[in-house]
Amino acid sequence: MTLSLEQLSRCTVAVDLGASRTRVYLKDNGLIVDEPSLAAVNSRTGSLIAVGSLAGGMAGRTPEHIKVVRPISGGTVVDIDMAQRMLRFLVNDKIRRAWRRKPMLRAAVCLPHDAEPIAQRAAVEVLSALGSRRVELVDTLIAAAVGCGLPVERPEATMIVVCGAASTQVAVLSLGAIVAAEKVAIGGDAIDYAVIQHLRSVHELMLPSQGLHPLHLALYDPARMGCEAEVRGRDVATGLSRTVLVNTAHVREAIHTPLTAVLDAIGRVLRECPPDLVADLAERGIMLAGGSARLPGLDTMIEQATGMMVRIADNPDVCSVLGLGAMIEGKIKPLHLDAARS
Ligand SMILES: Nc1ncnc2c1ncn2[C@@H]1O[C@H](COP(=O)(O)OP(=O)(O)OP(=O)(O)O)[C@@H](O)[C@H]1O
Repeated sequence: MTLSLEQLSRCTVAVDLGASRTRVYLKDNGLIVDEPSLAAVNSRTGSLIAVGSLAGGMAGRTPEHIKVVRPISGGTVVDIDMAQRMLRFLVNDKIRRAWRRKPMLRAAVCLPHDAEPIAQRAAVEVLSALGSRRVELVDTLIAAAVGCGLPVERPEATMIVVCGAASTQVAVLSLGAIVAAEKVAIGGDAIDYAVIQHLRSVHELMLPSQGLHPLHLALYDPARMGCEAEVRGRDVATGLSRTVLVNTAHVREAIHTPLTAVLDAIGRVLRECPPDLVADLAERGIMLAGGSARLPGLDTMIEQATGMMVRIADNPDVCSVLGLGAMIEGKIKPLHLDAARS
């Protein structure tokens, strides 16, 4: 992966191909796409019917021959052809116009920390479909840290935790580079899965595919801590619609196991870090980014486990693409270190 600010400033477009959402930043225009990474396809003809939120609205409601698919899984493109078609559909003429003005379009894409070469190649191929002749790959952790406004280029330690849908990535950065990092395959999806399993085993209730969002709001609303939330779903045995009262404290217990894996990853990164940097971190605290950073109580849980101050970024879900955007706009200046004189 590259982190040449000069090369990045020549890019026209910055892309974050997330497991849950696809985001595109166009130079001089800002964020032009922020849509679910979903495509609805007619399996008889192979034609694309809808992408993004339109496809999301169809999930669980389609006839047999229409499938809603996720071309990106775990932060990696798993279906290159479908991801290319989805991205082309999402950006449509907004980028094509820019490309006509600047045919040697360069793109920057952020990839999960330690992405395999095959995942890097897949991302490059997807971006090539937009007409990019050259693709710069940037570690999500660095892009997110820049997007949160952390002073990554300074010789001071900063710690970022990016809680996405498929994974959580943790890093300590200093002088524009990663000093120690960890990635665990636990994110918002695993937390949702724990909630679904809890409802299924304790209440014998199956949730509709789009039933989790209102459930998030009801269950994690701090004003309703320790209360009961009404949840409607389908009875596992009879198949009939049923409403149950769910104790929010029990649901919080159910999501404790996936969250423990996140706390362990933070602990491992801190242990790997040189003591001087840990002292910096004790002063500066931990920055939380990614959509799952919005999970109420996650910041307090990390604070209690580490004894360090935890802050949630202003727009946690779009930090990575906005950080990449700031880099292609040339807003991040490299630190010039004077050569030591003998
Ligand atoms: N208010 C909220 N409360 C709880 N979880 C939330 C909230 N808003 C978003 N999420 C979760 O955030 C996740 C999406 O985060 P994000 O947009 O960072 O994912 P992504 O970048 O597509 O994923 P990844 O980084 O794993 O590729 C989803 O799992 C979603 O359920």
